Amino acid sequence: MADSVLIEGLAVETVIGVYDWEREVTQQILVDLDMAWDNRAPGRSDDVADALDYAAVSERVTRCLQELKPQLLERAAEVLADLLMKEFGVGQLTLTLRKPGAVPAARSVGVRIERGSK
Ligand SMILES: Nc1nc2c(c(=O)[nH]1)N=C([C@H](O)[C@@H](O)CO)CN2
Repeated sequence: MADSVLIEGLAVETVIGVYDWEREVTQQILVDLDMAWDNRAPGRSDDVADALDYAAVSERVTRCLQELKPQLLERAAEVLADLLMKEFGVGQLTLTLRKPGAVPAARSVGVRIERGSK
C-alpha cells in the first residue's frame, strides 16, 4: 500500500535556534510531510472522518512548533514525528523541515527524517 497524505511548504513562525539572538526573534520553518495512510476508506465514504485530515494535522504541527521553541531542527522533527504517530495514528512518515533564512548563501537548509514502518 503506497497511499499518502501530503502537506507541502507549511510555513510556521516560531522561536528556533541555538544562538542567543535566535531566542529573541521568530523565524520561519517550512514543513513538508508525506504520511502513509490508506485512502481507500475515505475514497469510498467521502467522509473526512475516515481521512487523515491535513487541515487538522497542519494546525497541530503549527501549535506544537510554536509551543516547543526548539533549538535544533532535529529536535523539532523528532517531537513532530512522535506526535503524528501517537495522536493521529500515522504509521510511517517522511518529514522535512527547512529554515530558509538560516544560511544567507543557501536557498534553504534543513533536515529530513523517516520514522515508522508501513
Ligand atoms: N543540523 C543543524 N545545524 C544547525 C542548526 C540546526 O537546527 N540543525 N541550527 C543552527 C542555528 O540555529 C542556525 O540556524 C543559525 O543560523 C546552526 N546549525
